[in-house]
Amino acid sequence: MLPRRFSADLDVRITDSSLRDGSHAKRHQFTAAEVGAVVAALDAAGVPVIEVTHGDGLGGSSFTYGFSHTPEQELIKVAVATARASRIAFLMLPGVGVKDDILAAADNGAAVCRIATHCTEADISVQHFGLARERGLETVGFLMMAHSSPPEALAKQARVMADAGCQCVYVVDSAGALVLDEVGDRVAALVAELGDDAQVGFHGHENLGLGVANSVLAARAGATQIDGSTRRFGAGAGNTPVEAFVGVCDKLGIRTGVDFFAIVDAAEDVVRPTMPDECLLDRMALIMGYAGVYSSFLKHAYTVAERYKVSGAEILVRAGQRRLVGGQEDQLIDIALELTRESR
Ligand SMILES: C[C@H](O)CC(=O)C(=O)O
Ligand SMILES: [Mn+2]
Repeated sequence: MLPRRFSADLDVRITDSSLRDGSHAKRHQFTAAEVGAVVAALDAAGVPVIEVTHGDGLGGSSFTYGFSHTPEQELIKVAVATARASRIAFLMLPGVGVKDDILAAADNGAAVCRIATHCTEADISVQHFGLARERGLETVGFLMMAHSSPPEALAKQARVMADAGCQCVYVVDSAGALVLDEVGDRVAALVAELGDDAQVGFHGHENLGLGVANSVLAARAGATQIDGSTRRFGAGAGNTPVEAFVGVCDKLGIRTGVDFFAIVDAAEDVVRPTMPDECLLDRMALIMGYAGVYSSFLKHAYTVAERYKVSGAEILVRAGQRRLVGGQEDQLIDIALELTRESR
């Protein structure tokens, strides 16, 4: 079991996801040199955990999600070899990746295994948590699209993960759709359910501009692990910006252990040059937050809209109405065909 808090001088532990959620924004084209540079800068700034994987997790490199420039296990090796103090994490979605992918990541030196399921499907993660714990990995569970489940239902799913060996269950706001107390209520429900059995975490997106505020409310409700991405480098409008969150935490007296000035420099001088574009709070991203659409759909929606000459914004609105979940990227094509038929 992990302690409820990490140490006497840390209130929340930050995991930086720019080298995993940022992979969506970069269409999975990270090079080994970029990963080495970013890990070195984040490690030097005191970021305790750095996540490195294809955007859709181990095994994500495919026609469905987009092929990686460099195999993710190579990127994990580079990250492990570069980090002095940071622990290297990886993500896997059962069915996209398989158990052998977890073993390979462990052999390559990764320390934290994060298993993600849709927020009503925690039971498909049971064997993966078991394997990860047997292998001596720290475990984290992601309940994705958490806006679509009420707090009590989410807490029951968190219990399934914790009983399977998950040491920290995250409320994952994949769509950036949760607003303030909706985060606090969900985190509080998980804290009440899990007690000392597991920690609770929060993973935010910026689609309604609330990443930092939502993360502070999560911490106040008892979350002890918080995700972000330096320079917001992530899916949709990006993730909670680590550097802003660290600055706000400093002012609120929430201890993260990350050096504010060092992470600000890393954001500007090291992470920004690896980004194809800034992650923007533009029309498409705002609609994702408003309509409750999985942030990873953004680039797919652009591609489909361009190919079928239909409105990307309309695709996203309908994706929200259909309550699509991760893995249903191909339904964006179905929506585009529906829009084409309607316009005839
Ligand atoms: C596979 C997804 O990109 C996981 C994630 O970061 C989210 O749901 O948000
Ligand atoms: Mn995310």
